[in-house]
Amino acid sequence: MSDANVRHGEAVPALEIRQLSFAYGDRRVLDDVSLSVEAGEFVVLLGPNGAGKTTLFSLITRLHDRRQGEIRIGGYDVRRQAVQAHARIGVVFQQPTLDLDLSVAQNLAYHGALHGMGRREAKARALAQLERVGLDDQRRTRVRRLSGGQRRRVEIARGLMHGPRLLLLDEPTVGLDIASRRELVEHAHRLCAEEGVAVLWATHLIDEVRPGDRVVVLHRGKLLADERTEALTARLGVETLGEAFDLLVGDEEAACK
Ligand SMILES: Nc1ncnc2c1ncn2[C@@H]1O[C@H](COP(=O)(O)OP(=O)(O)OP(=O)(O)O)[C@@H](O)[C@H]1O
Repeated sequence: MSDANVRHGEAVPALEIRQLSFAYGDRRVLDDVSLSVEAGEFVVLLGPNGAGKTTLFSLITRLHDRRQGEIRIGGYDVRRQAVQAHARIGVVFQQPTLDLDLSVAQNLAYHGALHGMGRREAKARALAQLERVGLDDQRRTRVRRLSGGQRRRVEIARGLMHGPRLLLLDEPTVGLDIASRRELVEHAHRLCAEEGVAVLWATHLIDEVRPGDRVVVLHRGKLLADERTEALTARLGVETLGEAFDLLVGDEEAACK
């Protein structure tokens, strides 16, 4: 299969967004957003509620269209080369999307079928991914019987079954306890380091950002920062990421005082 991962001898970013703007009706919610995620890179998309994170993901996955700008996945344009682009994306949505009454294996088999895999191939790929998240012994368990953290891990396994190079996670830790949240963050970092999967992790929770992470701050549809945590705090002259975040997104509130 020809692949766009290498372009003119150079590695192509897993995700490239250029000058993306979008409005619901006349309400603009993304304003000239440009962002690139390299292969195997972990990037936190940090923004308060309503910043535009879910909308950005909806445009990458083409749940929404009608926008200005360009989006490429592994070099493929999501509009003009939609099939190639979408074969390279895995998504874990904010709202869980597993069928609770089916077993783990059945949920994954369904995903395999949607991606055109034969039963045997789907089974092998599902098993490999379930082993990766430590849930291969639960494959016959009904999803309803799993904990919230286990369900999220099943969704990650499902999202990776078709071998995407970019995994989008939209506030994946909602409703999880602290230990499960930490475990999920660790798991996502391992995916990048060990499998070369690029991860874009959307959250409004500062404690999900680890030292050294690249943080992209989105607020009211605009990118306000895109740098490593240490560079961001140094640039703003503050000690912690929390203070940096308050400075960046709390400006209107501060101005109101
Ligand atoms: N279908 C829609 N129609 C109109 N406005 C919408 C629609 N979906 C979202 N919005 C608005 O667009 C803005 C961005 O919402 P979005 O859900 O993308 O933000 P978010 O950063 O994902 O927030 P959250 O963390 O709460 O999920 C918000 O002001 C929201 O009210």
